[in-house]
Amino acid sequence: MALVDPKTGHDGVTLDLDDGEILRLLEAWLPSRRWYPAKGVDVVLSCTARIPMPSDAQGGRQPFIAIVRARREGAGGVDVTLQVPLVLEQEGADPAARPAGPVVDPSALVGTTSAGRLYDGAQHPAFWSAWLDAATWAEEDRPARQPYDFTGAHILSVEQSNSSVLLPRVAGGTMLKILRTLAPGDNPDVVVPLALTRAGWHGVPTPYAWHELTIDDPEGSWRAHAGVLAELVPDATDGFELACSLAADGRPFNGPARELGTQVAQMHSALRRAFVDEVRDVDPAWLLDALRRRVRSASSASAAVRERATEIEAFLAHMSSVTDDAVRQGRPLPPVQRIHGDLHLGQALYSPQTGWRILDFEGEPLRPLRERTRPDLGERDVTGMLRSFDYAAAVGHAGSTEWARAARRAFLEGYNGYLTVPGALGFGQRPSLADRVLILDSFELDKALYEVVYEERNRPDWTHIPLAAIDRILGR
Ligand SMILES: Nc1ncnc2c1ncn2[C@@H]1O[C@H](COP(=O)(O)OP(=O)(O)O)[C@@H](O)[C@H]1O
Ligand SMILES: O=P(O)(O)O[C@H]1O[C@H](CO)[C@@H](O[C@H]2O[C@H](CO)[C@@H](O)[C@H](O)[C@H]2O)[C@H](O)[C@H]1O
Repeated sequence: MALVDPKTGHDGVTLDLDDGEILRLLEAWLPSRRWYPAKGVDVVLSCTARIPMPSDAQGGRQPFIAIVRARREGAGGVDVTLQVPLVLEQEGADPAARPAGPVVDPSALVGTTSAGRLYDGAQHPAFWSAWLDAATWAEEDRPARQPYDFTGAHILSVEQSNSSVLLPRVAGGTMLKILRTLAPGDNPDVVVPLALTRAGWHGVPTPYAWHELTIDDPEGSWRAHAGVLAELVPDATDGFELACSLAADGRPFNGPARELGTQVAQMHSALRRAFVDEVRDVDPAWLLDALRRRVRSASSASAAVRERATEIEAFLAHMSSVTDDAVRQGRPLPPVQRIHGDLHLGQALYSPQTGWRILDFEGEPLRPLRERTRPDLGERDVTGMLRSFDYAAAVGHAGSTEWARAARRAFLEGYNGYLTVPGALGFGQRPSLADRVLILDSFELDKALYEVVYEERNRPDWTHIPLAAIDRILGR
């Protein structure tokens, strides 16, 4: 396969490597990646497309993207399309012709092929450099062309569903996020922060550039956002780390939780302005349908959820009768709107200079992309954050249930306090207190069901954390 540089149109390096050889290496390598979404599932992998990246001045290093489909049919089936950036270093690659920055870490080696060594592109300067060349830039932020300065650059080793690369010397300090699961169309992680900053809300890191792919595979030709480069939040601490360390020291998280509550309310207000066409009234029965769908998918994936089927059914029946009452008595739900969709403490960064910044608008990575951007109640995000206080108390060994309860109260005070600022939000009518408690409970159950499946696949030792919440909500 001869690769053609998409930017310059001239012939690139010939990649004398067939898909079978790449796949054999990926089959062994992918399941050990933190971001691989089909861990523990016996899937069939296929390489559906290969996309060349600009390869000027890489001295025998050819960056490209393998599009890999992971499929398994039937109950608990999986069908995901993954972005796997790779770099093929041919024998005799010129050591001098590489961007300034780190030497490629040996852990980045995916394997050795007949055409040379194959590296994880997310950990390779030749891919970073190609990405920056291929990206679309928002304004005139584009840094000088190659060679880029990759001093201090490295991939983050945090628990995450995508891959993030810290580039301290690119465009004044940036974070490159390589999206791992691709779906046709716009990705909310690109378009939402762009819309928010354009609407004048700066509670997100400013996006500078993004990368879009056109994929020609057996399904046809489709386009997808594949990555985004954003401003680096200075001296940032992840909200989850901060909360866990305070819990471990027996110190409260109430002050930061209150400020975070206010920031989340402001985010909802800005999302409403930025996506005003999505604000609409919904039938309250929709709430129940959404929870039933979650119960079905979590039950099919998890035996622990199936064990609690009787109590879950009783909760659904109770919810159904309260919803009927609300409808009969004319107590409507507030309108739905664009929300974050997977808000938790790990999506909030605290910086002494800038306060809280909110990240990662991709929604829940285990759901199909088209479902993740569905308008919803702001309470969905509120509950996501409440779940996180539970996690932080468990992981930080807070020692008492009061730590999480106090953090929850403070967060809600911050959130609700902002809702009362006259005219600040245009949030319209909020649910009555009793309805709100029910909404929060049912959303918390919904989220904890999601978490059980997520933990069983990714961190089985932590499954007890959401299970305890489910049991609390069900009164088990
Ligand atoms: N702009 C940024 N500035 C500083 N750190 C960031 C930035 N963006 C992401 N991070 C760090 O990277 C982590 C993962 O980013 P995130 O967007 O949540 O990825 P994922 O979707 O894979 O979870 C965050 O928890 C944070 O620690
Ligand atoms: O950040 P991601 O989009 O990758 O979100 C996924 O991974 C999260 C874990 O990093 C997971 O969050 C769960 O664990 C957190 C602690 O690590 C906790 O604070 C959250 O409350 C809990 O939901 C998230 O659910 C998943 O979608």
